[in-house]
Amino acid sequence: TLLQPFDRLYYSGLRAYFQKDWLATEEYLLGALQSRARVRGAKVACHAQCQAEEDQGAGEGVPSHLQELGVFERVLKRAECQTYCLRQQVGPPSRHRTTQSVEDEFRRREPYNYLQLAYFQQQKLNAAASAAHTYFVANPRHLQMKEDITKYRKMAEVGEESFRDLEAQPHWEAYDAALSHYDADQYQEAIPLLEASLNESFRALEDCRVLCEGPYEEEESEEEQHKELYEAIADHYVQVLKCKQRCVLDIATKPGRRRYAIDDFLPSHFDMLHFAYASVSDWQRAIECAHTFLLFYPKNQTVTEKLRQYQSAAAEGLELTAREKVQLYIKRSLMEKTLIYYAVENLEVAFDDPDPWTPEDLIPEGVRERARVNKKKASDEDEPERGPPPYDGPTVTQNAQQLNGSQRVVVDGLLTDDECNSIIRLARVAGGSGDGYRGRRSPHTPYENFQGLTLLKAVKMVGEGLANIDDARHYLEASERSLKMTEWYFPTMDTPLHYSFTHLVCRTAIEGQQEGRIDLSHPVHADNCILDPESRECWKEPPAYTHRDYSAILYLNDNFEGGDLFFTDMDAATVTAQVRPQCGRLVAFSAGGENAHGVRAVTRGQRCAIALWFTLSPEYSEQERTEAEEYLKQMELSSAKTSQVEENSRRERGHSPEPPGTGERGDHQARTHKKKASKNRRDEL
Ligand SMILES: O=C(O)CCC(=O)C(=O)O
Ligand SMILES: [Fe+2]
Repeated sequence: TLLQPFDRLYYSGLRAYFQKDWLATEEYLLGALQSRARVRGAKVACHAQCQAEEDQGAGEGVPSHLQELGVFERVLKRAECQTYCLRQQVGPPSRHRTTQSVEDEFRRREPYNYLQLAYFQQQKLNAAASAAHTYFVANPRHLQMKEDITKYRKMAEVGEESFRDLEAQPHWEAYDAALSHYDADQYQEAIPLLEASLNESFRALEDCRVLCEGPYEEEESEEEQHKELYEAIADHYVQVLKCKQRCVLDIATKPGRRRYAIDDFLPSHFDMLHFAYASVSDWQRAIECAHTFLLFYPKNQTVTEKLRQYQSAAAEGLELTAREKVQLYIKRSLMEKTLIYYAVENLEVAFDDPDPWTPEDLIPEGVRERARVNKKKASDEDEPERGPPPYDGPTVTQNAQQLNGSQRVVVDGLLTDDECNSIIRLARVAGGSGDGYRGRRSPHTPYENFQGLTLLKAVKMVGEGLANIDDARHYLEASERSLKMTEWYFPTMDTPLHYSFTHLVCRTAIEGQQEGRIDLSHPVHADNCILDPESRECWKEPPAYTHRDYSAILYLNDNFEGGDLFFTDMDAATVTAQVRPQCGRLVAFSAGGENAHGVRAVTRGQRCAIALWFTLSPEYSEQERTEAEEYLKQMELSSAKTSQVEENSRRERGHSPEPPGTGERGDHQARTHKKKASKNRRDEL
């Protein structure tokens, strides 16, 4: 059994004392004393045990506890040096400590946004243009800034040279120039630029690494304060190491591309370089660069073969090896990774290795195994066991794998054209009075109108004689089919899905305002968490609708331009799949960060769809829906009565009633899945 915490025992003892329960008092207090003694004893014993283990490993010479003093002497002196130096240069270091959010704003170049306006107000137009350009480079989706830049370009007094990036990083300038030559087979020109890019990249990398030695990112938990010496140091140190490793991604990420790093940035330089040098018959350098590339990928066949070719082309007797700088770089990186992986294996640390070239055998077997299991789990999740589909007609046309993600699916054939048209008619009728999105006509983009209609609103309009009852019925049925299909495709361990929100939504391009649009109809987001592309995280916290578990969108038409739905990685930038809307096409997906998505600008016409969110928690089920269903049922009953009366009177007058199964409604029921749908509905009623 676990040792009881001594403070809890102590307070229990005091409570017993005040209740005059003397026996209990005695037991609790003795227990408290023993418990405390045991914890203290364990600490001493563990110290001794770990010390002994360390001594064993240390071998002869200075005992390890004395070595430790030496290590910490270095640490203290280093701390003194750093703080003294910094104090000399910028004053007390604590004065310059900031929060992460300010740091992020600078990273996003927000100050230039304000600077622009300040310059403009003072008629310093060239400076304003530079500030605007600098901001736009890092925020290419910022529409306002784009417009401002267009205005500056039209101003006679603003020269072309003003449109420059004030924060330009040398390695990107060299890299971009290098690539344009390289792609044009201009190797002579590409070589010095690639070398410059490499040098500057290493320089930027070292700068980034130094800044990793910043303050400890606390995890706002009380636990942090209770960490003991070795634990706390290990924690902070591993955090610094991980940050240093991440710098590889940092330098490989262009401004404005957020966390979208160029793959294998440093090694790829050498891949291009050996080829470029060989192209200009500089065999010596070609060999050196091929060797260097092979340091990262020793088993790469193509480059090994190339190396052989270069060697036979080169003069005999050349003793050439890889670049020493890179040898050291790799050595250091692998030593760091070894430590980090030790922490991953033993200290509950998580690590996303930024390098694809890390040798397999450096990663502990347990960690590799865990990665394998997770991968397998992810792929198993895509194909769970599911029962027979709820309807025969609709078919799965794209599964998660085809959509390059997890927990996403496209189903076609959920509605007939007539049904789509009927529901769109409903949306149009409502259009004039349509309830927008939190009451705004254009909540996502100024270039489109956005109309939304809830089920209850639709049914009420029928009641007021403003809309057709069949159209409302189709809306209801369409949403029911969407739920049933989603529930079938994503089995959730016998937990049923509940409607959480249902919205018939049309997005209409505003004519005459579509030229050069670069914004989206709906910005990239996740449905149940707040996406932070910078950190590639999705926070499940308000104001996100955290109870939404699955999302489904049932499309109603395709006669518009733009408006494709697309999925991205958590960076909100890397598009993994794109779906073209069409009548009866359902896209369903889990509502978290794994399914970040957006809608491309609708540049012409009107795009209508039923958006639905489902929840596993009954307490969040949509109350409005029951009300809408009740209301609709009542209206149908009363209209059935009227038609019965009409029929009787017709009969009396000698008309034969229409046979069942004809007319618009009968037509729909010819399709089996619709039959099942209406049967289900009747069962529910
Ligand atoms: O209409 C679409 O395709 C997606 C809409 C959407 O993502 C949303 O409303 O959350
Ligand atoms: Fe969404």
